[in-house]
Amino acid sequence: MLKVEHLSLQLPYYANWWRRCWAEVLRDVSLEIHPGEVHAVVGASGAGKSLLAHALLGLLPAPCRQTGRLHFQGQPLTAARQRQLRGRDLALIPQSLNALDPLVRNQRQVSWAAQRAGHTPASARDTATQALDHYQLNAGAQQAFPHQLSGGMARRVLTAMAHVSRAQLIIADEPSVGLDPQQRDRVLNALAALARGEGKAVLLITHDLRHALPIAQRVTIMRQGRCVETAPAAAFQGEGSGLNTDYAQALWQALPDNQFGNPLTSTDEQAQNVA
Ligand SMILES: Nc1ncnc2c1ncn2[C@@H]1O[C@H](COP(=O)(O)OP(=O)(O)OP(=O)(O)O)[C@@H](O)[C@H]1O
Repeated sequence: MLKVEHLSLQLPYYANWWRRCWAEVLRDVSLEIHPGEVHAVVGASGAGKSLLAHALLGLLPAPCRQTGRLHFQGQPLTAARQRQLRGRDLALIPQSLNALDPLVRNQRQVSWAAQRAGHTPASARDTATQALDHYQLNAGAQQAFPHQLSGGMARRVLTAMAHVSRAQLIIADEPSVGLDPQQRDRVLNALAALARGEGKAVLLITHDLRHALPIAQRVTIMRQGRCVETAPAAAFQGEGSGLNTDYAQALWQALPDNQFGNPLTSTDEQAQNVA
C-alpha cells in the first residue's frame, strides 16, 4: 500500500546567527507497508520517527530538502496527492495533543473527521458517539472541551478521529503515551483490529518495543535518522538470533521484562495469567 524508497531529509539550522546550514535528519529510509498489516517503527527519542510520519503526510516544516520516492496504492505520492488524501485515505494520530482545536467540543471534532471521510452530518454524529464510546469516553467527556480532559483522554479523542476517518493508512505517532496499561492495550488492540478486521495498514510509531511487538507483524528499527533493520515481529524472540544487527539485538535484549524465549504478552493476558 505504501512504499518509501531512499527517503532523505535535510532541515536548516543557522551557524553564527546568519549562515544557513543543513542537518540531515532522515537518511536513505526505505520501507513498505501492506494492507492488513501493523508495521511498527521503533527508535529512541530523536531517531526521526515523527519526521518520517510528517514526510509521508506532506507536513514537513518549510524550508526543507527532501529526496527519495513515495508511492501510495501504486501511484507516486506527490505533494498535491498528499493534500488531497490527508484526513481521508491517509490519517494521522499525532503525538501532540495540541492538534485538538481548543474551542471545539470533543464530540464535534470527531464528528467533523467523520464528515470529512464522507458521512452525512447526522451519520457523522452517530459515528463519532460510537467511536468515543468505544474508547470509553462518557457523554460528559464527549461534550467537554479538550482542556477539560486528561492527557490520556485527549489522546483517545485523537485516536477516535483516526478511527472514523475511513483511512486506508493510519499513522499512529506514539498513540499510547500517557495512557494507563489497560487504556494503552485498548488503543493498541483497536489499531490491530483496524488492520486485521478492515484490511487497513497501520504504521505504529513508538519508542517502546514492548508496545509494538504484541500487535505488529513487522518492525523497523530506526536510529539517528536511518533504518537500522526491518524484521518480522517473530524475529524478536529467544536471544534475538533472528535479528541481523547488533543494535536491534541489543534493543531486544535490553527490555527489562525480557524473559528470553517468552513472547511478550499484552497487559490483559498478563492480568489473566495472574488471575
Ligand atoms: N522543525 C525542525 N527543525 C529542525 N530540526 C528538527 C525539527 N523537527 C525535528 N528536528 C530534529 O530531527 C530529529 C528527529 O526528530 P523527530 O521528532 O522525528 O524524532 P522522534 O524519533 O519522533 O523523537 P520522539 O520519540 O522524541 O518524538 C531530532 O534530532 C530533532 O531535533
